[in-house]
Amino acid sequence: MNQSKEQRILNFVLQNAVRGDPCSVLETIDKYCSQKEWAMNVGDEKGLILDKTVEEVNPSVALELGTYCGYSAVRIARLLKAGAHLLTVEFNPEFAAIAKQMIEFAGVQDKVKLLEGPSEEIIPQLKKKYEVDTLDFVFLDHWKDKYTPDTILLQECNLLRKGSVLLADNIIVPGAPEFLNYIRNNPRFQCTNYPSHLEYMKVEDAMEKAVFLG
Ligand SMILES: COCc1ccccc1-c1cc(O)c2[nH]cnc(=O)c2c1
Ligand SMILES: [Mg+2]
Repeated sequence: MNQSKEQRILNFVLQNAVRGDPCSVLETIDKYCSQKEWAMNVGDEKGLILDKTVEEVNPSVALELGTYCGYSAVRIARLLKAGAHLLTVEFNPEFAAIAKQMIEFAGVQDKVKLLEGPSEEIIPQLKKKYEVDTLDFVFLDHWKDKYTPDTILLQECNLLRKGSVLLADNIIVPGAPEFLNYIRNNPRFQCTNYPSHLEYMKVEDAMEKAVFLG
């Protein structure tokens, strides 16, 4: 059975990156996906926006929706302080299996909990099953038409507190117009747009930051 692109990316990391070195894993994925096969990692340009936001928030508890191969989970986890952790949600079992190995190879597994399943099922379980009080940071990078319902669900489950920061990928490509309309017209969020480019391409994209005002 021939390999998936995601398996090829993982194999390239296992053979070329330095075990236990998150930066080496990120560089190696970016090298493969810019030179050999494009893949939907947040990438190194938008990754810098993600880094700056994570450093600014310095979250104790972070949530990622859309793990894929684990690139942004490694990117976020490498910046977390001692005792802080990232919960990352992936509904595709093949992607989750790749991400698990990627996260372990990078050596950040103690900071990351990978939850497999649909976000709409997992979000309501975060408080009781995963012992979350509130979320300091949320990275939205899954299906664009789930950004709005999941943001509403986070509020309904009382998972956001005054100052919680949401950061959404792919605001232009593939685009999340309905989410933009929702979040920018919602008085409970303060929004900031960060123009950038689609990972590994000269195509325009953007990220949107939304601070929950409580
Ligand atoms: C499967 O489409 C791949 C694709 C094709 C063309 C343009 C953009 C994208 C794209 C880029 C991303 O960063 C993404 N991030 C998260 N979930 C996505 O579905 C996603 C899609
Ligand atoms: Mg994305």
